[in-house]
Amino acid sequence: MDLFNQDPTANLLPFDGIVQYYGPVMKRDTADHYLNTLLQDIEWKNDEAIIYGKHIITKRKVAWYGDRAFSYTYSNTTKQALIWTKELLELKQLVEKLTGDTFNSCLLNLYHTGEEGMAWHSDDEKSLGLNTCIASLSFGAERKFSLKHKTTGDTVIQMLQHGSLLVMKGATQTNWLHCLPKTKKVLLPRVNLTFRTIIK
Ligand SMILES: O=C(O)CCC(=O)C(=O)O
Ligand SMILES: [Fe+2]
Repeated sequence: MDLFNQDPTANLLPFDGIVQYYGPVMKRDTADHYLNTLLQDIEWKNDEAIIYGKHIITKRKVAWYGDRAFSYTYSNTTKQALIWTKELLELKQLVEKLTGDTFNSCLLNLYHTGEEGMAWHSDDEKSLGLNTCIASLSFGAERKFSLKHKTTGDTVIQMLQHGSLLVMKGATQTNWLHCLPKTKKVLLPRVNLTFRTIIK
């Protein structure tokens, strides 16, 4: 496989933000190893949210890790971060080296099959600060990632490969929504890690 063949500086967005797709950033064997250890060692829990006043428990599983036990609020529920595992620290180091940014927390998502996805949203919570950089590592089943401009409706689509890195920064969260569409075609699990910086 030809690693690092993608131009990571190319911007996928036409305006109002920066999204960079690096493609796979590790060997396939290494990505397989991380997928397996993440599936086993992470404390996966069903996500809870309060949407339009209704208490929802998602099929998708989540976990949150960081430098310390940050509390973090989104979708009207508050979570507390666990302290980094060895593998998460290794992956944090890798994305910090590649992006030149630093991160103090990571939100993990486990999509068991294509029947699970994530609805349109922006990662614009107050605790993340304005126009913060988010680095997203993907493992397992290849899935489609979509971005949509909040006012023009422009759409950008990127397939996220096993062991790949995607970066969202600049004004992306202010101006664009993103989602992971559901699909009947994918029967295998995917794990996604979004490295973030919590301020406060
Ligand atoms: O699974 C993905 O690629 C997207 C995850 C995401 O948008 C998030 O955790 O905020
Ligand atoms: Fe997101």
